[in-house]
Amino acid sequence: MPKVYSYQEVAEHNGPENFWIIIDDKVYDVSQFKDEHPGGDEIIMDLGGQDATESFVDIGHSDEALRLLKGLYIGDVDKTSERVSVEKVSTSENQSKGSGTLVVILAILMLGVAYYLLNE
Ligand code: HEM
Repeated sequence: MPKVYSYQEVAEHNGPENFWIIIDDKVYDVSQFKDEHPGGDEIIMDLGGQDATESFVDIGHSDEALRLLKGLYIGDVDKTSERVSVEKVSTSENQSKGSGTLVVILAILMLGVAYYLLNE
């Protein structure tokens, strides 16, 4: 009997040490494999804890990829469990860093304009 995991359990395996992904309702542990993935580790890490079926199929992975996948299989997903969304911590951190820089640039520009106007 394969082990059955809820979407919640899979979502909890979203790094930094553990990465599981779902493809066709099957759960795969890609923690080690991500470093060897020919398409790069980031693409897999972004999908950590989530259903990656669409992305996996869209790329048109070869039979060799399907063979590799078999070795990473750890169980099935409980399709009756509630689907949960995975927080993308790294992405939101980057976004806030980006907007912080923007605020500083805008503040400097506004000071420049104010200085120019005062000296008119
Ligand atoms: C555990 C699951 C996965 C396995 C075993 C796997 C395996 C492979 C393998 C063997 C290749 C080389 C080309 C081929 O044989 O098809 C490849 C390429 C690639 N994979 Fe994956 N892959 C997995 C998941 C994913 C996911 C979720 C994505 C997300 C979009 C992805 C994106 C890519 C891309 C973009 C390439 C192309 C790299 C290139 O041609 O430069 N893969 N993958």
